[in-house]
Amino acid sequence: MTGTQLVDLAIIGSGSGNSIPDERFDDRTIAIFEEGVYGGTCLNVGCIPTKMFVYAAEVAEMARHSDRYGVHARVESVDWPAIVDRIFGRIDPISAGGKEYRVDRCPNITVYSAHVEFDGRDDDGRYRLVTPDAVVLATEVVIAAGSRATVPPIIAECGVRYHTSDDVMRLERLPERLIIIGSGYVAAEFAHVFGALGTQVSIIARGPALLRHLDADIAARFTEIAAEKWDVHLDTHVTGAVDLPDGGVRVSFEDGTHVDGDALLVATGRKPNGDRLNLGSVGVTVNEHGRVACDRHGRTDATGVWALGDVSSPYQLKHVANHEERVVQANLLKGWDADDLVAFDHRFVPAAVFTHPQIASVGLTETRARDLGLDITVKVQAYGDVAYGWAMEDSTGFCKLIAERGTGRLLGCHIMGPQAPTVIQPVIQAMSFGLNASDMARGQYWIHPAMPEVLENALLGLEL
Ligand SMILES: Cc1cc2nc3c(=O)[nH]c(=O)nc-3n(C[C@H](O)[C@H](O)[C@H](O)COP(=O)(O)OP(=O)(O)OC[C@H]3O[C@@H](n4cnc5c(N)ncnc54)[C@H](O)[C@@H]3O)c2cc1C
Ligand SMILES: NC(=O)c1ccc[n+]([C@@H]2O[C@H](COP(=O)([O-])OP(=O)(O)OC[C@H]3O[C@@H](n4cnc5c(N)ncnc54)[C@H](O)[C@@H]3O)[C@@H](O)[C@H]2O)c1
Repeated sequence: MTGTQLVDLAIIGSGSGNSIPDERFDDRTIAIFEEGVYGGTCLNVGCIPTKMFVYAAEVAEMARHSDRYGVHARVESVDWPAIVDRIFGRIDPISAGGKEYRVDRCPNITVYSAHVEFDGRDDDGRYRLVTPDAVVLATEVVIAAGSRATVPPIIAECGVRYHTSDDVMRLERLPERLIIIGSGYVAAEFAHVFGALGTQVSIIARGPALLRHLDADIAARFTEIAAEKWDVHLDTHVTGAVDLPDGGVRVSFEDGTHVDGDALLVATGRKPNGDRLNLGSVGVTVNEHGRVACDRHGRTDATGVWALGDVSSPYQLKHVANHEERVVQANLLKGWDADDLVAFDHRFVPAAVFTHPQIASVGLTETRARDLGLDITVKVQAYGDVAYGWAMEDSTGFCKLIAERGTGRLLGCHIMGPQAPTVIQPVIQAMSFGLNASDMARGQYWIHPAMPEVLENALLGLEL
């Protein structure tokens, strides 16, 4: 669409932002701007495809280790193009269908498939939003522009061929050797995916452990396990990278050594997209972390401009972006100045790393709880000490619970082991609804001999 359009509401970003307009918004004219693939990060290049790859990796991992159960299975071969086709053959039509729905079946909505930026306000106070072909004047705006992968200048500027999570899932061939720079979520998940499918993985961490943002016991155990199967370089600083004549890539380190691979994945964090919106022209501020500043209702400094998700949130997680979208959606319906606005609930935000073993956490780490001066009790319960852990021959998994001594208030839970993101859910529920450790342990049945018994035993083991 070209020319100038007047709308009640403009939404920048078709990830979580796309969920805002439902039938309650049918009487409002709406513009949705999307410069990339419709549906945003989670659907197209994030949570959903990665977990579909992770599942294939789990199947391979299970077959490879089946001997321990007396079942002699083998991974004969991995058909990478078939895996890619299965995943994107499912996802791409969902993205296309989502866009088609908005374009063809929502008469009050116009989709602009272009980059948009603010360009001040008009004389009536409406926000001017400009794309290369169109100008939209909006009474209210939701900034749901997400974040993008960052690449350190040493790699971005050296001319080497590299991948990010945006394109590594669409490689034509499974690389024999993959170098990953970074040691956070993306690095741990792709190391698992590629490693389990047969790639030799080198992982380059600038710090002394992988997944350092997690509880120290989890990070330490995970780093040990990782070093047994991947080529792990800790405390290692990259000084450069070059393409090799054989089509490979070489990454060099400060100590004069290097590692060679067939492909390079850069997984060094994501940056909020607020810096590409000319926010200064409308008085929306960005905080010291580069996030669009907003209050707990999602209101930015500019009246009528709201923000949600990765662009403004302290958490770059889809369940948080979805929650914030529901809050902003409710508040849009109530009105900017309503005295009953809904607030974001960031009290107990859980997270999971779908690597191997799986990891999940909620609440405080032990270090943080001690730093806060809380009187805590900690119980570490091994998966291998409960019946389902025996069944699985698990020897590395554990559940670590942190509670307040005296009250039994649950402060944190950190689990590494099979189905950790599922096993942890009752703790998220207990913390969210204020259930203490003793009531949680004995106020309900725990199915025997199911995996959550690891949690039950951890609760019972706390010295309250
Ligand atoms: C590899 C990977 C795996 C992940 N796995 C998980 C997981 O398992 N669980 C989990 O909870 N989270 C996961 N995440 C994080 C999750 O994907 C994000 O937190 C979530 O998608 C953010 O949603 P959003 O709506 O804020 O932004 P997005 O979904 O990124 O949507 C923002 C959209 O805005 C568009 N846009 C930006 N600027 C402009 C502009 N100026 N003009 C027009 N359009 C614009 C972008 O193209 C984008 O489509 C993962 C992320 C990655 C990268
Ligand atoms: N399962 C999930 O929920 C999931 C999965 C993938 C991604 N995500 C989200 O996406 C975000 C981005 O993931 P990510 O792994 O890219 O980021 P991250 O913040 O988890 O990890 C970044 C890693 O890069 C390292 N690093 C940063 N700058 C570097 C530099 N200049 N040189 C070398 N190393 C450097 C950091 O030390 C860290 O190890 C995460 O914060 C997470 O919220 C979530």
